Amino acid sequence: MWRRNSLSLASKLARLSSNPSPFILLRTSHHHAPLSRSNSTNPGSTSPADPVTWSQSRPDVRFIATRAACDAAVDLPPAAAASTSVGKGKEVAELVKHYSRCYWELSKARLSMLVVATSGTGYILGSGSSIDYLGLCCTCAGTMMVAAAANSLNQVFEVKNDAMMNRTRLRPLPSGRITRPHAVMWASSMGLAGTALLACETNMLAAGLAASNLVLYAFVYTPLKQIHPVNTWVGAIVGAIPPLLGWVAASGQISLNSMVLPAALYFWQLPHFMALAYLCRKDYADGGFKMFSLADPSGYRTAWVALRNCLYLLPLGYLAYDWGIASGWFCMESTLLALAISSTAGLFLVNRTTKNARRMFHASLLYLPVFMSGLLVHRHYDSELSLAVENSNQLAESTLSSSLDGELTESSPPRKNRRPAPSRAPVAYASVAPFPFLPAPYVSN
Ligand SMILES: CC(C)=CCC/C(C)=C/CC/C(C)=C/COP(=O)(O)OP(=O)(O)O
Repeated sequence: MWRRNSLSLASKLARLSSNPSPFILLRTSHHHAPLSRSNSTNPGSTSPADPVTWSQSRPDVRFIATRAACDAAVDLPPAAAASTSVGKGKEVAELVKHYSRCYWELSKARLSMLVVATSGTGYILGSGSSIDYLGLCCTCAGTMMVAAAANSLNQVFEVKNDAMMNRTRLRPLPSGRITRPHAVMWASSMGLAGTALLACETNMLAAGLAASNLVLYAFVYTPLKQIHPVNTWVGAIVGAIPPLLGWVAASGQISLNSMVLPAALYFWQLPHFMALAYLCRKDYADGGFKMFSLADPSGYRTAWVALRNCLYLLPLGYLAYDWGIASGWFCMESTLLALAISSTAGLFLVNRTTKNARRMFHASLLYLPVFMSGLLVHRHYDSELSLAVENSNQLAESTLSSSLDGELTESSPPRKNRRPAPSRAPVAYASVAPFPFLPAPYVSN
């Protein structure tokens, strides 16, 4: 289908350049006869209503296609102009459709949207009592752009490998629908714009995390796929960073409780990718990738890695509860969820069939959205604690500004640095209380 579309598009483009219509042509000849309807009345010239013949009958004139120049250069009969502009409009629409589709696929848009969902969830969890919705939108948009850039670069580096795999051979680069320089331009502009958006609208730490993650994915993980099976563990770090990025964008800091969602993402990816690499063994071998499952013909070690990492998911619900992120309900739900995915991994370990690998893969697909929704629904916010933190922040700020000279008091800190601190375990507050230079639960005046 895409082949037919791209062929028809290619032939249209070829027609445009080899038989340029004078209605969109700019004259570049050294014979500077004015290009207007009066030319068509010259002997030997046909009417501009038959533009191709007309242009071919003028060997002294050379044209290049320039849409903007045509309207100024040629004064058309209204009917011909209308039908031509409809045709050109269709061509432009087709071009836009073609490249939008290429960008969508280069960006692995569905995967990028999942990445955005994890980053958005991280942002909400790191926001404390009040969510800054503009900040949330900027974080999601910035993450989407940087993830799109990372995914595009990944494809730029894997054109040959992707061409050899069934799953990926129809991607825009191996199928020739877009050129490598074009894809690099798309990736660079998305990467720069996304990082700049995060830097301007959230904070430098979040922007730095996004940029480093792009580098880790495109320049470390991607080549590693062809070198060593450890790539899956490096890829798991890449997947774990976006929720941390979201948390940092909201709170400006990395704390212990910011690690719960990234840890879930990290451990979750191992059963997910082990199942995928087991099910697509032949494809990965054809593509020249060194996946863990390829060096494990029995599948025993692959299944064991998957099970081990499912079991690591078990304590996360309790940690989320204990560290003040979510309620006891979430602790229970998360534990049940981890038990469910562990049971599919256990089944695969005992009986290593394609059916059981697929079951584990489907369970992994369910796990993440349910875990994240549970975290959001049972998000725990201790309002008394938050009030204490906000009050102490304000008091600390006013004490600081009254004791320092005008320079500090005049310049108010940027919006992004004034968000309330996220909920933290009470012990964290107790430990900072004796130090007057840190926000404390109480300040004596
Ligand atoms: C903010 C930011 C930069 C986020 C990036 C997040 C991101 C791209 C996560 C993907 C993680 C991952 C290991 C995907 C598999 O890639 P693969 O190369 O194995 O997939 P493929 O075989 O389909 O190409």
